[in-house]
Amino acid sequence: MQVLNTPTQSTTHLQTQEPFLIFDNLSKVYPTPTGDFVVLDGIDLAINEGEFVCVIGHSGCGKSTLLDMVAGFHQPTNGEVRLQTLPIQAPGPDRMVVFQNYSLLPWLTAYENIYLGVNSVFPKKPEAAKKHIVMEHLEMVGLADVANKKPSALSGGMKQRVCIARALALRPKVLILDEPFGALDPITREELQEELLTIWRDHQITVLMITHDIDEALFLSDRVVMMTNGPAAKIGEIMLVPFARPRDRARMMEDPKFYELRNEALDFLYKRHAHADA
Ligand SMILES: Nc1ncnc2c1ncn2[C@@H]1O[C@H](COP(=O)(O)OP(=O)(O)OP(=O)(O)O)[C@@H](O)[C@H]1O
Repeated sequence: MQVLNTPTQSTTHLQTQEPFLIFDNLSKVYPTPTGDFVVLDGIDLAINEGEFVCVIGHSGCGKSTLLDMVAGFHQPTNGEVRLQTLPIQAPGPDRMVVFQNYSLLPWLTAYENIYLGVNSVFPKKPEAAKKHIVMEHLEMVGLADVANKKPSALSGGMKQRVCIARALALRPKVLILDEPFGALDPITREELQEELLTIWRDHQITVLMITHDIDEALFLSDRVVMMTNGPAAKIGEIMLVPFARPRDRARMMEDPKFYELRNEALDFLYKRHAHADA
């Protein structure tokens, strides 16, 4: 395992060319009735364009807060997040988020849920072009045949596919996934992991994903960012995931390196940074 983000390394990055997405000395404090609550403290991280990064850490350490600042839902208390050198100050279609709980509008069909975003981001496109974008993305997730169904008629996996299609239809630079497969059964979850990797490869998109599943993080990502416990959580370590792509799950699980990395992550979470409740 390599520990990155030493002052020397981040200084070297900044002196050459600024990486795609930068967390620069980021802190987040929430005011509460009993005083300030420091969630994150001094986060430095540089992410390259096209990288797939997973974030793991115990519940409540601040993973969603961290990604919410990339989405622009919250502003840092100190420091900043920069995308292509520009500070992130608000939500925008260049950073799309997929949540665990599907977040589709229940009174609209799968098609209409995707169309809503496409129409609001590309209002001047001809109608035929907008329809083409929607159908292209429904086809990408294998759901063209249920375009006219409402979320209540779709399985959990199908709903999450629609959410991924909806996010990608806006051609974001960064796809933010907050435990996207957490509510799915293990087989559907593995299917969607495979589909996500194909989409990531085909779209060459930068992905930031929160997961509680170490195996999932190792299968999907280039690097796993491991957070310390809060309050005032930091990045504890960053694990480089060396498996060749395209990844074959069965072959990866036969590799002793997989178990070595898995044990290192478990050791980080359950020994060196054990949660009080764990
Ligand atoms: N608006 C807020 N005001 C005050 N405290 C907040 C607010 N939002 C989040 N918190 C607190 O910040 C901490 C981090 O929350 P966050 O949701 O980022 O953690 P997490 O690591 O994503 O948790 P989980 O894995 O359970 O989703 C928690 O203690 C939470 O209660």
